[in-house]
Formats: sequence, structure tokens, C-alpha cells
Amino acid sequence: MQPAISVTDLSKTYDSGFRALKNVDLEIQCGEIFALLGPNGAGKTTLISIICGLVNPTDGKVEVLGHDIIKDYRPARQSIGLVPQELTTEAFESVWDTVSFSRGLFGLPKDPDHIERVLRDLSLWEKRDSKIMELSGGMKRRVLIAKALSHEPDILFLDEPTAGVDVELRQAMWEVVRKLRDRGVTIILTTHYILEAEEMADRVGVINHGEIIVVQDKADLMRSLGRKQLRLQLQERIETVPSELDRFGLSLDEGGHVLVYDYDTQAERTGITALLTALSDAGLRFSDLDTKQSSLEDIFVSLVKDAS
Ligand SMILES: Nc1ncnc2c1ncn2[C@@H]1O[C@H](COP(=O)(O)OP(=O)(O)OP(=O)(O)O)[C@@H](O)[C@H]1O
Repeated sequence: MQPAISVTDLSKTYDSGFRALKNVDLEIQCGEIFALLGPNGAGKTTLISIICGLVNPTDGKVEVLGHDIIKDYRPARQSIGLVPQELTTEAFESVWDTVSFSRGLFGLPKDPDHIERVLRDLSLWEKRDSKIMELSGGMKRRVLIAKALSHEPDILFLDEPTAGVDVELRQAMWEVVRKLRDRGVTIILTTHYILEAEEMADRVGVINHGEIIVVQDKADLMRSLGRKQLRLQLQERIETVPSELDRFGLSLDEGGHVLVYDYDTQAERTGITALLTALSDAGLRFSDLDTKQSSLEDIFVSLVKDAS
């Protein structure tokens, strides 16, 4: 199947001489939710801006649904909706007019049925006659999404969709994005907010210092890099870990009440059976135990650390 986005050997050097992107290769499939994750200044916005035709690449090639973004920019641009980071909407216009006008910018004929569907999908229908300035922050953000969808794009870019948004609204936004994906829209979102990628994405790409350091199915990424922690609640607190347990690399937590063992879920042997035997030999008894899976956040931190 033709990819939604295909990026080949893409580099960007700004006029200042700063290399914001270095030989980036990336393919995004139709119908997926792809999260581009990276710390501040990693190059996320630069990459999105190039794909959307707002910034010129220095080198490399980008195709959107098979259309070269430079030679074939019209159909490429037509396929994309971009929801920018900043709230820039026309304060005095009504929701309906703003969204309809956006469609007109793409030279498309009026289609009130489509605009109605978009506004209903985003729970903005009741507010269609309200002025933008009368809306809450969350509603304004949804208006930006409605504008980006007004010309029926197949691909939607969301740049930091929930930056500065409260938890409840964030959940609502995620719901909206899932609904769009169910309608067949390919979604690419950038975020520093790891929970967002963990919740939403089918695949995750991590970018750091202008380089893509990993692109993987989210579940695979978590599985392959995920480590687990076994936490044993000791019946009696201990000062130090007995030396005969050195080979397990244990640490103490909660003032000596909890013994912590990190292990690799992919390893042939986790070492848990050997550990439990050794604990018993050392005369250590525990009253409870649980395990903790590392989050995408832990994985991200270790990836970015390894890459720098
Ligand atoms: N117009 C420009 N001229 C020179 N340097 C730029 C320009 N725009 C961005 N940069 C630099 O390129 C790097 C990448 O910026 P970019 O905005 O793509 O990062 P980002 O990953 O989107 O960051 P954030 O998460 O903070 O939005 C940064 O070091 C930034 O200072």
C-alpha cells in the first residue's frame, strides 16, 4: 500500500547554519496514528513544517500520498490538514464562518453538509453561531481542528495538541483523534507528553538533535526496551543488601523495607527463581511482592540518553 508520507534522506540547515534535521528517513502508513516524540528543539516542528510545505528542505525528498511536496505541491498540500500549536483564530468571526472560510482557501466549493459533520464530530455544532472570542480554550482548540478538516484532508497533523490543556480536556481531545482515525484519517501528532504517545499512538518515532533515533510499533517498543521491576516488601527492614546477593544488583527502597530487582523481560532467564532461592538462603523473608513495567517515559529517557 502507498504510504501516507514518505520522507527520504531529509536534511534542513537554517540560514543561521544550524542543522535542524540530519538525513531523516521516515514512512507513515495510511490510517495510523503516529506520534513523533522528542525533547524541546529536537526538530519536530521543522519536520512537520517541511512536510506541510511551510519550510523549504535543504536536501532530500518528501512525498505525500505519492505527490512530491515541491514538484507536485498542490495535491500534496490538499491532502494535509495542519493544527498548529498556537491558538490563532479570528476573534470576531463565528465558528461556522471561520471553518467554512478555511475550506474556501483550498479553492473547494461550499459543502455545508461536510462542515456540519465536522462541527458535530468535534461537539461544536451547538456553538456554530458563537463568536470565537466567546469560546473556552478547549473549544478554540477544537475550532482549529475543524478548520484543518474543512477541506477533507486524508492526513492530519497535530502539533502538540494538548499543550497547556487540563486532564479532562486532554481525554476529550484523545477521543476526538481516535474518532477521526476511525473515519480513516491518518494522524501524526507531535508531543513531549509521553503519556499522550502511550495512550494514542499505533507507532512512535523518537527524534533527538534532528535525527530519528527509533521508529517502532508502540507495543514492540515497550516490549523490546521495557524492563520490569520486582519489588519485595521485607518482613524486617535491613540496613544493607547482604553481600551474597551482590550478583543480582539489588537496591533498597523505602528506608530498607523494600528490596528492588530490575530484570529484562526479554532475557532468556529473568533470574527471579534464583533470586528467591538466594533470598531464602540468606534468611530474608518478604511479606508481599509486586512488579512494575517501565513506561514509555522511562524508555524515552534511556533512548535519548544513549543517543547523546
Ligand atoms: N527559523 C529558524 N532559524 C534558525 N534556527 C531555527 C529556526 N527554527 C527552528 N530553529 C532551530 O531548530 C531546532 C529545532 O527546532 P524545532 O522547532 O523543529 O524543534 P521542536 O522539536 O519542534 O521543539 P519544541 O518541542 O520546543 O517545539 C531548534 O534548535 C531551533 O532553535
